[in-house]
Amino acid sequence: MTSKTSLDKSKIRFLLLEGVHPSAIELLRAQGYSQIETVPKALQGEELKAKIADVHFIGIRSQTQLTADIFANAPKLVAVGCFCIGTNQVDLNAARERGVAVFNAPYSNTRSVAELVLAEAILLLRGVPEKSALAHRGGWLKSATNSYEIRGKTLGIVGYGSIGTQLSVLAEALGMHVAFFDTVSKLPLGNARQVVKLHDLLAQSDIVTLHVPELPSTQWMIGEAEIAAMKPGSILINASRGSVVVIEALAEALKAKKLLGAALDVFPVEPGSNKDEFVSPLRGMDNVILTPHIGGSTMEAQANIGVEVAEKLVKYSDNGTSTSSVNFPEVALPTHAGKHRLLHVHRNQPGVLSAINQVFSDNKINIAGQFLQTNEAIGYVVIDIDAASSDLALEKLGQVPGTLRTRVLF
Ligand SMILES: NC(=O)c1ccc[n+]([C@@H]2O[C@H](COP(=O)([O-])OP(=O)(O)OC[C@H]3O[C@@H](n4cnc5c(N)ncnc54)[C@H](O)[C@@H]3O)[C@@H](O)[C@H]2O)c1
Ligand SMILES: O=C(O)[C@H](O)COP(=O)(O)O
Repeated sequence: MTSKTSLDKSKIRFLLLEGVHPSAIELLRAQGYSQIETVPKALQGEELKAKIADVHFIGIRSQTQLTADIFANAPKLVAVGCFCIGTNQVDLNAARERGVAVFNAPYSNTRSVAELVLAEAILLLRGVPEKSALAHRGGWLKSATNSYEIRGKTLGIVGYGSIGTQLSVLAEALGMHVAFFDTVSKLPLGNARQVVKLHDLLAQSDIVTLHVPELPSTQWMIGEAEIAAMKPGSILINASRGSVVVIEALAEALKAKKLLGAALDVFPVEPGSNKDEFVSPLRGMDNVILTPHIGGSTMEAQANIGVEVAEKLVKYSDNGTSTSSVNFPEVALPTHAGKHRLLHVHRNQPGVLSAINQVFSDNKINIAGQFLQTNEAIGYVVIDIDAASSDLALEKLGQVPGTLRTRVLF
C-alpha cells in the first residue's frame, strides 16, 4: 500500500537561488531528485513569493531574505538550505513555527575568509591598494613611508569562532601576535590571548578584524567611539556582516587619517546581483579595499558547501534526519526499511506527546521505532510503523493539538 500523502521524489521541487554551486545539483540528481530550478541571483518580494509558493526545498546564500511574510507564502516548504555560514537572512523562528527546518554550512568557507583577511592585512600594511591605484592613474609612489611588515604586529580578532580561530593560527605562523575579544570564554590557540574588554583590544591592535555573526548584540558594535579607541594608524577589516560597522564613522576616520586603511567585504546595503550598482561612502578611497562579499567565494569553498548542504537536505527529505539544523531539534535516524516513517513537528507544550501516543494505542497501531527530540520551542517526533496503518495514523496525528506539520516517508 502506498500513502497518498507521501510525495514521490520526482515530484519534490527544489529552488536554488544565488548561483548555488553545481555540486549541489549533481548530488541532488544522483539521489533521485530531478525537479531542480536554479536562479543565478537573489529574489525578493512578489517574485520570491511566486516562486517559493510551489517548492518543497529552497537553497539560498546570504542575500535572499526569508522573512515571516515569505514563509507565509510557502505552504509546501519542508526545509531551507543556506549554502553559506550566516543564517541571519532567515527568520528562524518563523521557519520553526511552520515546521520548516533550516540547515547551513558552518565550516566549508572558513579557510577562504581567513586567507582573504590575511592577504588584505598584508596589502594594507604595505599601502599596496593606494600605490596600485596611483600607478593605474599614471602615478609612481616608490616609498617606504607607512609601509610595514606584518611580522611582529598585533592582530585583534573580534569573534573567536571558526573563522577567528583559523585566522589566529595562520597569523601566528606569519609571526604575528594575536589577541581576541569574544563574549564567551574561549580556549586560545597557540600563543593567542583573550582580552576581556572590546575597547582594550581595539587600543592594542595594529589590525582589527571582525568575525562575529549578525546579532542584536553585534549590530553597529564598531561605531565612532570604538574607532576612536583604535590605535592611530591601525587598520580595520570587516568580512563578517555589514551591520557590524557604522560605515559613516569609518569613512570619517579614514578621511581624517586616523586609520591607515580598511578592507570591507560586507556592507549595510549590498547589491542583490552583479548588475546592480554598489553605493557606499567608501567608494573612491584608495586606501580601502572594497570586495563584493566574496570572503567565502572560492571554487573550493563553494563546491564543498554545495555538497555539504545538499547532503543535509537529502537526509532530511529521505529519512527525516535533522542533524546540524540551526532551528530544529536534531535527530539522527536509522533507515526505516519495510516501514512507513511518520514525522510530527509540534509546539513544545504539555500534553502533545501523550496525545500522540494515544493515537497509536486507540487505533491499535504497533510502533516499530520512535525517536523524539525537543528544543525550547518545538518537538520533533519520528515514528516507524507498518505501511498498512500509515494513512490513518497520519490523519490522526495531524489532529493532535499543537501540531505544526506532519510528513510520511517510505
Ligand atoms: N564575508 C563572507 O563571505 C563571510 C563568509 C563566512 C562567514 N561570514 C560571517 O562571519 C561570521 C562568523 O563566522 P564563524 O564561522 O566564525 O562564526 P562562529 O559562530 O564560529 O563564531 C562567531 C564568534 O563570535 C562570537 N560572538 C558572538 N557575539 C559576539 C559579540 N557581541 N562580541 C564578541 N564576540 C561575539 C561567538 O561567541 C563566536 O565565538 C558569520 O556569522 C558570517 O556572518 C562572512
Ligand atoms: O555567511 C557566509 O557564509 C558568507 O557571508 C558568504 O555568503 P555568500 O554565500 O552569499 O557568499
